Amino acid sequence: MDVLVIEGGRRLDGAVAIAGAKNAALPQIAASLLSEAPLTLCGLPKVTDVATMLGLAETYGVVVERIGPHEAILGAARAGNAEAPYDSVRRMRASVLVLGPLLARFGEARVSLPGGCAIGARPVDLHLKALAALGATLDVEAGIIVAQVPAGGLVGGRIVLASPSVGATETAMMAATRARGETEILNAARDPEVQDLAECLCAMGATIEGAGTHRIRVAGPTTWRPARHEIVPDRIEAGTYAIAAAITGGRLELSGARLEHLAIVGEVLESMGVRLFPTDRGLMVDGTGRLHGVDIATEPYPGFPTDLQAQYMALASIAEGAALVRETVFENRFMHVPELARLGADIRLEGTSALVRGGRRLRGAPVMATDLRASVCLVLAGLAAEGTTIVNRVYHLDRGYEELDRKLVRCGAAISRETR
Ligand SMILES: CC(=O)N[C@H]1[C@@H](OP(=O)(O)OP(=O)(O)OC[C@H]2O[C@@H](n3ccc(=O)[nH]c3=O)[C@H](O)[C@@H]2O)O[C@H](CO)[C@@H](O)[C@@H]1O
Ligand SMILES: C=C(OP(=O)(O)O)C(=O)O
Repeated sequence: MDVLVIEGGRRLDGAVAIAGAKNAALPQIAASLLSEAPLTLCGLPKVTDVATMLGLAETYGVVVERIGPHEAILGAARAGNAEAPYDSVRRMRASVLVLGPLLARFGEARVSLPGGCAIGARPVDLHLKALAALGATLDVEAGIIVAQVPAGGLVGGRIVLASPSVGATETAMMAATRARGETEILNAARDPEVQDLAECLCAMGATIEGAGTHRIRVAGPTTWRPARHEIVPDRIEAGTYAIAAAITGGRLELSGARLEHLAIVGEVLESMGVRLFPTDRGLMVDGTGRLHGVDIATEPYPGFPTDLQAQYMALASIAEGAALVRETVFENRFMHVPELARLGADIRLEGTSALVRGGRRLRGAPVMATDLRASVCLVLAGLAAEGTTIVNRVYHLDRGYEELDRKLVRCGAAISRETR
C-alpha cells in the first residue's frame, strides 16, 4: 500500500495547474448513459474515482475511447441495462448517479443501495423521492434499489427537495431530460458542478434553465445529439492548494482556478491574512503574511464547502488565535481531528463543532487517512510540520487529487511516495 513521506517546513512557491472537477466529471459520465449520441468529455481528471465511474459505465455497454490524457469519447448507443454492483457503489457513492439515467433510458434500473461512509450516513431518499415525482415506482429489495417507470415513460413534474442535495438535484435533472413535459426542481443545489452538468446536458440536446439557482426547469423529452463538453475546473482542488500556499507561508499561482467559485473561501482566507488576486491564468495566492484564525460554518453552495473543512482546520491549527469550525452538512466529518492531534494540533470537539486553538507548532508523525479530504488535510499539516510525516492509506487521496505529490514537489515540497 502506498504512503506519502513528507519532510515539512518548506515554503511553496510556483504554479499549479488545476484539473477538471471530479465532482463534475462523475455525474457527466453517468449522463452519457442518457444519450444514443456520443459525448466527448474534456478535462477529465486523472483520479481513481473517474476511472471507477468510467469502468461502471463500461459495464452498461458504454464504449469509452480515450483520445487524450484528459479526454474521452463515451458512446452509449448500444448501452443496455444491468445491475450496479455493490462493490462499485461501496467504493464510490457517486455510483448511485447512474440510477436516474438508467431508469429514464431503459424504463427500469437496479442499483445497490450505497450505505453509509466515513463522513456520515448519506441516505439517498431525496434521489428516490425525486424520481417518484416523475412517476417512477421505487423499492428496496435485499439492499438493491429497484426502480421502474410506468407504461408510457416518465412524466415531467414538480420536485421539491427537502434540502438542496447536490446528488439528488443531479439525479432529478438527468431523469427529467427524458421525461415528457416540463419538470421543475425546487430548492435545487446551486453548486458549479450542478451548473456544469446542466451545460453538458444542454450540449447533448437537453433544454434546461435555471441551473445555478434554487429553481431549475427541464423541458423534455430531449432530442439527443453528439456533444463535446469541457469540465469546469475543480474548485475544491484549487481551495486545497490555496490553503497549501497559506499553511507553508508561500505563494502559488493556481492556473485555471475561478475565484467566483471560491467566493466565501476567498473571503475567509483574506480575513485570515492571506492575499488573493486574479491573474491572467487563474488565481494568485500569497500566504506570506501573518495569519489568524477565523470562525467558519460549512453550508451548501455558495457557503463554505464541507469538502474544504478538513483542510481549513489544518490551517487554523497553525494560524494565531482560535477558530470555531461548525460542520452542518455531514454529521461525522471530523475523522481528521485525532490525526491532526497526533501532529500537535489543539482541537476540542463538541458535537458538530470543533474549537481549534491555533498558533501550534506541528511536529511530524505517522498518521492515517480516513477519507479523501481528511487525507489531504494531513498532507497539508505535514507540509507545515517540523520533521517527517508519513500519511498512510493514500488511496483515499488518489480518489480525488490528480498527481498531488508531483504538483507539490514542483512547487518546492519534499514529498515522496513509497510502497510499503
Ligand atoms: C460526487 C459529489 O459530487 N460529491 C459531493 C456531493 O455529495 P452528495 O451529492 O452525496 O451530497 P448531498 O448534497 O446530496 O448531501 C448533503 C446532505 O444531504 C443529505 N442527503 C443527501 C441526499 C439524500 O437523498 N438524502 C439526504 O439526507 C446527506 O446525507 C448530506 O448530509 O456534495 C457534497 C456536499 O457538497 C460534497 O461533500 C461531495 O463531495
Ligand atoms: C465526499 C466527497 O466525495 P463523494 O461524494 O464522492 O464521497 C468529496 O469529494 O469530498
